[in-house]
Amino acid sequence: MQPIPDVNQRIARISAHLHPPKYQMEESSVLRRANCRAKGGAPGFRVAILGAAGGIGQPLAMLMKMNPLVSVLHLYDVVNAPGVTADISHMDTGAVVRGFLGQQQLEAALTGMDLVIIPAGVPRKPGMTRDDLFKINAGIVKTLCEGIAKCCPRAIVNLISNPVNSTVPIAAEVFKKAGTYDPKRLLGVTMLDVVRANTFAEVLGLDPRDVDVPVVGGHAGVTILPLLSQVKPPSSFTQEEINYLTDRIQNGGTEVVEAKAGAGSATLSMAYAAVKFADACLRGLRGDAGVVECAFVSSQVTELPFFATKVRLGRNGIDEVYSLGPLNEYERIGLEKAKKELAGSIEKGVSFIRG
Ligand SMILES: NC(=O)C1=CN([C@@H]2O[C@H](COP(=O)(O)OP(=O)(O)OC[C@H]3O[C@@H](n4cnc5c(N)ncnc54)[C@H](O)[C@@H]3O)[C@@H](O)[C@H]2O)C=CC1
Ligand SMILES: O=C([O-])CC(=O)C(=O)O
Repeated sequence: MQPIPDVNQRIARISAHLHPPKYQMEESSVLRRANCRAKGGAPGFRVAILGAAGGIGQPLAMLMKMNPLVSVLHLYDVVNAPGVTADISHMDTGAVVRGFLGQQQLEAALTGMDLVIIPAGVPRKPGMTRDDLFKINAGIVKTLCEGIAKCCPRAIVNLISNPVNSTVPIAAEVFKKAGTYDPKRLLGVTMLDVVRANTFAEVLGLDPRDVDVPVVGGHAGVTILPLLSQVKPPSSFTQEEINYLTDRIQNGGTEVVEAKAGAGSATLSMAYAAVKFADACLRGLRGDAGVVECAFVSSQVTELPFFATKVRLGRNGIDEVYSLGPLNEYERIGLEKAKKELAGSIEKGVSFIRG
């Protein structure tokens, strides 16, 4: 026979389940249970997603909840974070999920994080360029990065919000202003360009799982520069194939924007790419050797202050930024075009903060 106090406690617990308190982001029974488990000190990394209720944010949150390297997952948005958090928290994987809604909860969302992934901001509609998003997204990225500088200045930042060619310089300037800038820890996510390049190579009879196309430069139009001469396994292409692949990789984003016809841009393939990239960052943090991916980072590879190339990821973020390697004539011409456009986009981001 159970002593009476235990019975009362069990009744109270069952009653709390049947009549849960009105959902509040930090007060619900769900979040309290999560807090208890997190205090157990489960090994793994603490990851925040800013913009977690969006088209990218939701599948990204789901996939990060499935990642065994993640012990705590913070989901922040200015809308709908409670619903997404409740939903994701029912997945029977290891990571503890907590939700945070609105600016007043940004600091709580960021405190103690090892990795912050940012897909917050508006997406394109048909007819727009990524640069058309600058007006709205620049301010969003600025605010979020000010929060990071204050609450988790040592976190690795994966910046997805467009235009990446400008938002990464914005983030760098915000961190410089706050005195927390570490170029090794700020990475613009260009992984989707690599994922697309590997996929589109299947038209040439290659299995995407076996292909590795380095994509360098930046993340918009001609700044997206696939280096097909360096594809692995080594393959030779006709000029017609090179033209087709380069054009399709550079315009992959627009292809999705037009197909979605006003309902946004790539979300599912982007979430896949973001998780592939975040997982690489976490494996680097764990100390795995030889983790190499392309990203838009602070760089001395060209005369520009930021450039996307392969980088080696380690315990402190970027351990090494790789050079471009040998380029053919077609790629050299592409590089000059890419640098010209990139210079303007980088400058636009820098002056947004410096004024
Ligand atoms: N780097 C890349 O390869 C790619 C980048 N993108 C970019 O990712 C961004 C997000 O795209 P989607 O998820 O499709 O857009 P979405 O509109 O579906 O979601 C964006 C989310 O950000 C949230 N948000 C807005 N302001 C915020 C703030 N101040 N703090 C926190 N959250 C905020 C919104 O509430 C929304 O839930 C866009 O800028 C898009 O261009 C999209 C695809 C690929
Ligand atoms: O095209 C867009 O606007 C979204 C994006 O960056 C991509 O899909 O590569």
